[in-house]
Amino acid sequence: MSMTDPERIPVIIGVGQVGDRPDDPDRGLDSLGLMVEALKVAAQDAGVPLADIDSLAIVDQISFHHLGKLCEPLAAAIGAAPAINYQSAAPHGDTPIRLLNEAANRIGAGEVKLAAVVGGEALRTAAGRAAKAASGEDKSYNAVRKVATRREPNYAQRHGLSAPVDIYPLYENATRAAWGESLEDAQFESAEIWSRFSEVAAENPGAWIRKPASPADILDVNERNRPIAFPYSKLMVANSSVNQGAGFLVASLAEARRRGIAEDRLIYVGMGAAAKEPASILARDRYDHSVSMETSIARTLDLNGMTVEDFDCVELYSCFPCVPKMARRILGWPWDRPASVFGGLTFGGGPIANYMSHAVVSMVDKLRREGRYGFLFANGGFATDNHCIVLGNRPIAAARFPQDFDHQAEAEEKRGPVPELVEDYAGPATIESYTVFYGRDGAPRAGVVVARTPEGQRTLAHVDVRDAAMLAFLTDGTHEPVGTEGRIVALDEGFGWRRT
Ligand SMILES: CC(=O)SCCNC(=O)CCNC(=O)[C@H](O)C(C)(C)COP(=O)(O)OP(=O)(O)OC[C@H]1O[C@@H](n2cnc3c(N)ncnc32)[C@H](O)[C@@H]1OP(=O)(O)O
Repeated sequence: MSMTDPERIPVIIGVGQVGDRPDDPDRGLDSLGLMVEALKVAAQDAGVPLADIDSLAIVDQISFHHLGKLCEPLAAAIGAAPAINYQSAAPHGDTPIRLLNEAANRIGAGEVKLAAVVGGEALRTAAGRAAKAASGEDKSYNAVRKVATRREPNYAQRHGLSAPVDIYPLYENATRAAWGESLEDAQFESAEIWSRFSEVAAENPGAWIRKPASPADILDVNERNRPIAFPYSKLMVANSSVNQGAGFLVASLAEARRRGIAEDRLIYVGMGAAAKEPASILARDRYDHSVSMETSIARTLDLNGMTVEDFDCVELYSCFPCVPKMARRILGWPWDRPASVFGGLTFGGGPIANYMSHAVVSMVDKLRREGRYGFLFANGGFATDNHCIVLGNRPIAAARFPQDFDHQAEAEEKRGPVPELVEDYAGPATIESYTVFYGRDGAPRAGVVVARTPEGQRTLAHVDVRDAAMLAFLTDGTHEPVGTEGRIVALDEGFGWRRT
């Protein structure tokens, strides 16, 4: 099989994204409705009927979880009967890129000619309906936290580490210390990157918040930018109050030509590479670096025969600042160039697992207008899943499909030793990372320290929020808490952290 056989070369031919802002949540679209609308826009963009798709891949969603598997209802709603029709097993942030890579593989194998990938989340509508059902007083409904706490709490969850907003700060605080930065410098970098996201979003009709925010707006903690988990405030975290859907159509180059799609609207798919961290955050080797992120990014560059210089634009996943900050260092992308084509998860929007579909849509739009190649880095779970891929508005010479995108073995080779976990430890310990959680009123409600014993084992300890001196030590930036020593003491309510 020749790799120049146009029957086997995958190209994106159509993209669509939609947002829904109903006055009354009862009149809003659900996740399925958003997917239908996004696919209709993509089909119109490509000029092909949806009835013709022979593959449909759906990003799992959480906001209307009770709808279950959407394969049949979605196919029926768009009038298609694709031979391949599946939904991802879980709603992880890397899913759209995985589904794109799988579509490219099927086209490369000659199994399909026209594939659709789509996702949608009506988080805002779901929360609005829940609040209405609870007489409008209850603003606490949070689908993200609900999913994270469905089961009996485990050791990490008993220490407050449940939802992504609780956990990613462990990476932020650990990377700051590892990179030898002050709190002020680390926050400044986050704010600069986020401010650029807001500017990209302001220009992007598909983005949710289209008002630019300055670095100062992002850094200033106030009523509208309440603290969430140290050192992140609301304007530094994924926005889960959105209703958005996005999808795209991938075809073989030959099929695109048969359908008369203009060459300058075709976006070529390059090679992708995936690797992941252990699912349990406490079973990771470290929080200041991710070998799976490194593997996914480095392997994608290698496989495409490209360096950072080849990219005119990038999408570095941005649920929380630590993620694009780690990724840009691996890739070599400067902090003062936009790290997103969509607008980031705060301003562009953050529909759980489908963010990267919006990034694909926005990158296709951009590459149709300008530049040559774009690099997409997707992150999922709790900095768990990584999947990168390249897109280009011209053929990508090194691209070969089908390809095995799983590079887990390489990540495992690079992984350092994983510390043993001890659950009931009292005695001297050193801070490996930490965070402080805040309530809706902006007051701290709990804190957690991930600590290492003198033998190198890992353990957790609670921080007493009544201990003002300890809270100041963890949050005022005058000393770096990571790496400092303390003592864990057994208390009635669990194991607590004490400064020595
Ligand atoms: C791999 C991954 O992607 S992991 C990431 C998964 N996603 C997440 O974890 C989502 C994290 N974010 C959240 O849980 C929520 O956005 C929170 C808790 C931070 C804030 O949500 P709420 O409690 O609803 O916000 P709050 O009540 O303080 O304010 C509501 C207002 O702020 C807006 N808003 C909510 N979150 C954000 C945000 N992160 N950024 C900007 N605006 C926001 C809402 O749209 C609403 O504005 P409106 O009144 O104009 O409609």
